[in-house]
This record gives sequence, structure tokens and C-alpha cells, in this order.
Amino acid sequence: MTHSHAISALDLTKTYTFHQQRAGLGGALKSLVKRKYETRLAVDRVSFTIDPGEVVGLLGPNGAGKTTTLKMLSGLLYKTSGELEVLGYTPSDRKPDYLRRIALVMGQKTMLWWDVPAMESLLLHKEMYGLSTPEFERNVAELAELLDVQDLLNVQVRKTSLGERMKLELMAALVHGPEILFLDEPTIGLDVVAKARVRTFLAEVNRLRGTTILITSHDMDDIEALCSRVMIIDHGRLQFDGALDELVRTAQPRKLVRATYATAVDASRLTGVSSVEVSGLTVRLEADRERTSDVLEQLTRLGPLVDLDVADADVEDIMRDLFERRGEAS
Ligand SMILES: Nc1ncnc2c1ncn2[C@@H]1O[C@H](COP(=O)(O)OP(=O)(O)OP(=O)(O)O)[C@@H](O)[C@H]1O
Repeated sequence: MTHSHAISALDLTKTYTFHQQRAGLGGALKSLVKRKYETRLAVDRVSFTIDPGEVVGLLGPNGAGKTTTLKMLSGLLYKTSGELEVLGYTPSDRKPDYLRRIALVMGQKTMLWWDVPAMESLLLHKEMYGLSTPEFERNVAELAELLDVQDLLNVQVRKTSLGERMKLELMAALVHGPEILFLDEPTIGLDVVAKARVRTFLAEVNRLRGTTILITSHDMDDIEALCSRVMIIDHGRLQFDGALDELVRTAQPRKLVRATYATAVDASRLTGVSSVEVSGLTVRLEADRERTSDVLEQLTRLGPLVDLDVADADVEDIMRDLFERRGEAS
């Protein structure tokens, strides 16, 4: 493997082996005597490379293997098999030099101490990562300004709101200037405004510092705002790796069309369309991507048009379609 990639994974695989507890007290006692082990293939021969400075979205339904992948990349979990190299290191060695160059933020976990101000945690990170005072101060100033948290650094963390805490969390993750940022659901539970702030901040960090970002999110707005490339993982397998708009094109053959007329029209005359819905003077329908121009022509002939709108389906719907179709097929 070459070192020009920030991340390179070849047939990366993780199998969890766990001990199945039997139900009830009797079951618990039996489990002690005769342990029953089960295995679960969480990540299944996944291969990809990510270049420095890329922002990549890791998508998939619940239990697909996204968190497991991020944990292997950040060295929290050993891989079961395959090859994995991040910045030239084997992540699970957890060499201090490696840990200095990466960061992992998990939306539901905190690395801040609750009972003291965030600044205390930042100072701890300064010691842990051996940052010089000028470097630390420069980073703190830059991040605090980008995140607009200057006034929060000396407030006890437990007194901050969820959105404020996520900003402080990102600050703690980035204060040592990592080259790669692993983000697991960074906007989970945040309100719309806080989500947008986090997105803008991440885009800025990528732009200003060239930080490579690998992000999982259930919020498609996060992905659309940040990632030009997405990887889709389902049942541990990598199902798609490419441009977000390519995904939209390949996975979503339909266009959503909405036409509003000045007078009532008879939509039953339309051909080659599906999911036709008429409400008042507005007609909504879906058209095959290749047939869009024909459908638009029919719509203009149908009556006096006031408004016409053609859109791709939401990426979230596309995902749903994709996984439902796969589910039916298997
Ligand atoms: N410690 C563990 N022991 C056993 N099985 C596990 C463990 N952690 C995860 N799994 C299983 O491995 C599979 C992948 O889990 P993972 O958390 O990576 O999925 P995910 O894509 O991050 O899901 P979500 O979107 O729900 O967070 C799931 O079937 C999960 O139940």
C-alpha cells in the first residue's frame, strides 16, 4: 500500500464474537456453566482508499457496520482480517504519533469533563498531545472563533446546551490539529440551527486546514452539505462508492414533477408517468428520468401552466428505496 492515500483498506473485515446470555436467572446460571458463543459479521471485506483532504460520507441503515468501520480506522477495535493503513500507520497499534494525527467524535459520547469548564479538558489535551503553548493558544483562538464559543470555554460543561456541547466537543477533538477527523453522527439530536452551524464549521475546517473527514450521519442534509463522495455500506458490505450525484442518478431513476395550472386539467390523459396526484390545480407525478422531456411536453399541452418544477427525490428517499429494493431481492 502506498502512503499517498490518507486511508487505505483492503478486504477489511470485523467479526464480533460474543457470548449469548440465556434468559432468566436459571438461564444466567446455565450461561455461566456452558457458554454459548455467537459470531456476527459486522464488516465484510470492505475495500476503499481515501485521499488527503477528501470529505467522505459513510451511509447505510442501522447496524450496517458504519460505527464498527470508524472504530477500526481510529484504532479502537482490532480488525479480524484484511489490510488497513491510515497515514501509514496500523491504527490498532494506537501509537501516540498516530493518535496525534487523528480524532474521533461520536455524537453520543463525550470527551469533555462535565463538572469543569471545557478549557480544563482542552488543557488536558494540550498535555496529552504535547502541544506547545503558542500552538495551543493559536488553535484555541482559531477554533473558538470559527465555532463562536469564546464565551463558553469557562462555563461548566454540564451547564451548556446540547448544541453548545457539540461545538465544544469538536473543539476538543480538533485542538491538537489532527489531519483526519472521524465523525460518527455529529449532529444527532441537535436542532436545525445547531446542525447548520456544525456543518458550516466542518466545511471550514476542511477548507482551511485540509482536514480529511469521514462522517456517518442519518441526516442527509449533513451529507449533501459536506460530502461530494459517499460510500454506502449495508450488511457489512460496501455497496456503492462514488459521487453523491452519481448515486442520485443511478439509484434514483425518477424525477419528481410538479405542475400548477390556471384552470382544472384532466391528468388522466398523461402517459408514461406514475404516482399521479392532483390537488386543486396542482398535479404531482413521477417520471422516468429518460422520459422527462416527453412528460414535460405533455404537461404543457394539458392546460395553461402557471408553475412547473422538476426535482430529484430526496437523498433520504433514495436510500430508503435502495435498501428496500435490496431487502426484497435478498
Ligand atoms: N460489541 C459488539 N458485539 C457484538 N455485536 C456487535 C457489537 N457492536 C456492534 N455489533 C453488531 O455489528 C453490526 C454492525 O454494527 P455497527 O454499530 O457498526 O452498525 P452501524 O452501521 O454503525 O449502525 P447504526 O447506524 O445503528 O449506528 C450490528 O449488527 C451490531 O449489532
